Amino acid sequence: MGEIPVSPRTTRSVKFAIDAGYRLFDCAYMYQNESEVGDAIQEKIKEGAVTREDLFIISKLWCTFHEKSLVKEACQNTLTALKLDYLDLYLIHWPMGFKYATYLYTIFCLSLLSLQAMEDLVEIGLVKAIGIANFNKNQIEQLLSKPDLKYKPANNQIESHPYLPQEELIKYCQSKGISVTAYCPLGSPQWPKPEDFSLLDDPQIKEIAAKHKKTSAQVVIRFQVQRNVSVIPKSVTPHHIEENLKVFDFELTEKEMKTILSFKKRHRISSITL
Ligand SMILES: NC(=O)C1=CN([C@@H]2O[C@H](COP(=O)(O)OP(=O)(O)OC[C@H]3O[C@@H](n4cnc5c(N)ncnc54)[C@H](OP(=O)(O)O)[C@@H]3O)[C@@H](O)[C@H]2O)C=CC1
Ligand SMILES: O=C1CO[C@H](CO)[C@@H](O)[C@@H]1O
Repeated sequence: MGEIPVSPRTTRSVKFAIDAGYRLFDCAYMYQNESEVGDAIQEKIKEGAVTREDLFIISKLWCTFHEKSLVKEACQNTLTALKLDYLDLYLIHWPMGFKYATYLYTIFCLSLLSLQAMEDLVEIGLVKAIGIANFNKNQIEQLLSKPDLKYKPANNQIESHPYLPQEELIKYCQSKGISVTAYCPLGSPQWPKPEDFSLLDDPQIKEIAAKHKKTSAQVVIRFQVQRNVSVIPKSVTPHHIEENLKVFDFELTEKEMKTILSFKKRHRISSITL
């Protein structure tokens, strides 16, 4: 099977993924496709393939909506686009807020303005849990030490793959009871990178994959699963969607995990978490 055609591609990919067994979908206002994701979810619920409760839907508050007064409407707009009445997890997409509607006044400083308004979303039932994305240790510490904190973030979504293992930050989050999700887990092959940064072509990953009769993608996904990190590979290609879910029938050895954690290459694709 080739790539799904572009126009209704998001809807068709999500429908295909639900049929293949995926239950968690990572969305964001910033991705500008929540309406298409919502169409797919609605169709599958109507069809009886899944119930709302079977699904775990994540979305994210974009940086232009950090102001307390904007948070509820931003969440409601996302819910309308997704055609849902609640989110399972709503993340602050980045730690810094942008001043609305102008690049000139982008504010690059830690913004915790939205936190209380996010907590209110839990109280009124629009979201089941709140979390963060792209927060580093220092930023999390500031957040956790807020005297009026009502809900600890449930999850920190950060860039992580074998060229950016984030061991320290993951251990820190887990020690505070904050689960971690790895984004760009395949090294985001669609983005231009230096020549020797093709994670899926890494000879050591390929060697491990061959031993298990698996693909490089399956090895780097399994690597996260085995260290209790949830993982959100993106795909619109049916055979990739199926392949990426087949990671529960093999186990990487301790030595293989160590090898993957010992790569000297470092590459940050999206995040600026330090
Ligand atoms: N919180 C944040 O700030 C961020 C969150 N994210 C989230 O993380 C998700 C994943 O990150 P993303 O940047 O897309 O990077 P990924 O590492 O998931 O890579 C996606 C790319 O890998 C290809 N691919 C998928 N499966 C395979 C496979 N089995 N073999 C070979 N290639 C494959 C896809 O192509 P194809 O579609 O053709 O399969 C696509 O080009 C995003 O969709 C988003 O939800 C991402 C960036 C930042
Ligand atoms: O979620 C996201 C998707 O990708 C973008 C480009 O890398 C990121 O900036 C953003 O955080």
